Amino acid sequence: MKSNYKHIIKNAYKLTKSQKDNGQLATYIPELANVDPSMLGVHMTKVDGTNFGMGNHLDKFSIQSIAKVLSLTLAYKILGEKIWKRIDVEPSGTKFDSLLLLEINNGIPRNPFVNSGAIVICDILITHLKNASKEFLSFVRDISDLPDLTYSDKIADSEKATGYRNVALCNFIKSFGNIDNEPSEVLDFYFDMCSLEMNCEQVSRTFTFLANGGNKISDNKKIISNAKSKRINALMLTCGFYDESGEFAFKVGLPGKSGVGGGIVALYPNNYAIAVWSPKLNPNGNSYRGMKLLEEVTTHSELSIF
Ligand SMILES: NC(=O)CC[C@H](N)C(=O)O
Repeated sequence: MKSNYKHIIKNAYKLTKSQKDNGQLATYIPELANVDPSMLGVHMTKVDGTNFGMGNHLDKFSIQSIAKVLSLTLAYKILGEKIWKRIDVEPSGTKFDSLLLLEINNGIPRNPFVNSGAIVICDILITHLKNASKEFLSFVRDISDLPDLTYSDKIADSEKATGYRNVALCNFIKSFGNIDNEPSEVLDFYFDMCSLEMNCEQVSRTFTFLANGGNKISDNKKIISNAKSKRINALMLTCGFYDESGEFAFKVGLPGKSGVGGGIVALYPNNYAIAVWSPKLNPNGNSYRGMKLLEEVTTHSELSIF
């Protein structure tokens, strides 16, 4: 790294904090509208375990779609390459909850990170596990070294009460035969998955396995093969930010994933994972200040995958 990473994070945080936040809170999930919009946190964890954070990096937030990377990891581990018969690996160029391309593509979602793709992943997990909700939670508890992690009923119930688009997506995909289980069961699990809460320190540590060839850094346990880890990284780079994936690659230059809770995780293979949180979103549903902060970090560290 060009200069000390703590110094780079400190400067990126200070600069971002001093600038105007032009984002908007996600209000379509009522519970997310209750979050303090001034929050800003960042935490980097390197694969050697050293780490550093600033601001509200120890305050928990709803990780939302960031969890889609973890559900994909579990489903990919179970099903292997057969998984790509049910979900494509192409950027969508549309919003995260769009129904548009499903009609043209006969119910095959463009990628596992748009809502439609993540809903199909939930269906796959329900089919292959005895209790998908419980087993996914233990999987995440293991990767994150957070044995007490639980779903947030408050957030899951709030999203369930207003999740009309996701209900539409699941039913629409089922009409093409690409959902095997009952839509209500699939959606319950999907809303649970999106309701996980972590802070920036925990998110950055959790995602180091993808910067470490699929191995957990605390005990070197293999979570997923190196080849699969590489492909998940490729999907994060090309599809992790919906209609703004190109922009994120252009400005930040790292694989990453955002969530409507205002969190973003990004990683630099063989080096570090970094998580940022700032709740107000840009029109593409990605954290306004989170994107800016990460751009600062990669610009000043002069490290990106390109
Ligand atoms: N981009 C997101 O974080 C979207 C996740 C949210 N739970 C939804 O389904 O709408």
